[in-house]
Amino acid sequence: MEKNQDRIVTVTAKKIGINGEGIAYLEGKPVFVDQLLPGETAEIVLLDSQPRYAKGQVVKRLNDSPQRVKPQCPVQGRCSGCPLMILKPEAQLQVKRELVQEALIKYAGLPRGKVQPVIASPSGLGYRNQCKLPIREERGRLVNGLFEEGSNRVMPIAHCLIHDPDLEALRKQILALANQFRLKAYDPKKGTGLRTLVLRGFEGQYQCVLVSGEDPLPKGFIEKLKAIPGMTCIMQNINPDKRTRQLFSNRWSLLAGEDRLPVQFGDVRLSLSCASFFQLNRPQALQMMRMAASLIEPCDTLVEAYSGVGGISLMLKEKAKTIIEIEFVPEAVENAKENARLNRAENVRFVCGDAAKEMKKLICWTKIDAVVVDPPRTGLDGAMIESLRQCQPKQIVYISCNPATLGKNLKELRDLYEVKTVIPFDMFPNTPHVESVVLMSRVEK
Ligand SMILES: C[S@@+](CC[C@H](N)C(=O)[O-])C[C@H]1O[C@@H](n2cnc3c(N)ncnc32)[C@H](O)[C@@H]1O
Repeated sequence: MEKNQDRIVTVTAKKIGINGEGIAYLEGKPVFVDQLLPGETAEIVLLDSQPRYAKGQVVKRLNDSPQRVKPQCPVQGRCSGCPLMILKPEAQLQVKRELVQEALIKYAGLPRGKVQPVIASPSGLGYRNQCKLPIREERGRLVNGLFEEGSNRVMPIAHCLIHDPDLEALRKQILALANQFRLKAYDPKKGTGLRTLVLRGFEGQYQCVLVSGEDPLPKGFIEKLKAIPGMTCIMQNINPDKRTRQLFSNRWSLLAGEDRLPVQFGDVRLSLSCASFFQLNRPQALQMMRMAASLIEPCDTLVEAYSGVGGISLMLKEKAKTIIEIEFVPEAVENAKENARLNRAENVRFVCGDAAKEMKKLICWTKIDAVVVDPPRTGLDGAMIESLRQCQPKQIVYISCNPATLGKNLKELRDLYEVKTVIPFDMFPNTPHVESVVLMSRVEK
């Protein structure tokens, strides 16, 4: 512990960091302060002082940024969900552009001007089509909510403004039923009880996954859930392992309905299983996918890696003679096959497996002209970069949800690819998250 621990100091935030916190400097060392905006000065208490950074908490804010607004949510600041809700929407877009610019300068040496202004989300609230909230017991009743800032305590959420309002109403209804049936919250020692409630819905049709321990769920409770209008599927995912950080285990049990949720995605019809990924902000994802598809030039063979249920491929099915999708969740691959049938895409092929391993095999037998990648936050691994370096498609469109891993990957491909443009999308208003679509063209030597 450093001697200035517990000391009150006065600092001014200079910018916003990747977790939405204000960053001030104290004798050259960055100090991360939640709820402090650039230009705001505050007396803070130093909570944690490490050799390379410190964390502080506002004791008294001495001025307000002109960009500050009153948050619409009463628990903003205590719940970890929406740290940017105290910023005007236009200022949020500016912050996100800077976060992308800074990461790409830092990791890839990319000029600031390559990053376009952030494309705003059609809606700032009520955009989330999925709720995924841990369940806890509080004074004998089940509650669900988000983790408190910097801890694994759950902050119960009475009403979340980010969820689609119908989904939010359903969440409360299911929680009330669970309490009526006196269900118990997950007990890590026994490996029993309800762990997480996962709901997803579009146009009045819903999928419900009850992530739980080993114990069966009462029949009466399931009957009540079945009676909720629009409930297409009730699934139990048995995930008793206290050490796991995975939301779902591979133990699924269909309790009612069918594991298929229909979704209209622009002109594309999709079907989703509970285990399949789908974008959380559908209207904004549609803008983003359309942009990604528009950047691809007509070609013979295109690979979409990390393809989920295949939405992007279906949008660009006219652009390539053959499209090969690679995805490692088997349910998502089954959905992708069905989705290709639903949308009469006869030129799409499917590979179920790790994207890097399957790409390595593909490049041995086919010439690939264009690749679309949409990896998880960890970005592309070394093996995937190696395959891209070997096959050298003319175009790569990289959809990224993490500017830091994007920057690192761009650096690894820098000698072979020129970054033509970076277009950020605000997929999650009020949070610090930002997605980017990057067009890369092979450098012709
Ligand atoms: C960010 S999502 C994108 C999905 C799809 N492009 C979409 O927009 O719906 C990433 C997808 O990659 C899949 N995935 C993650 N790691 C993978 C890997 N190593 N190999 C293949 N697929 C992977 C996930 O299951 C998920 O469907």
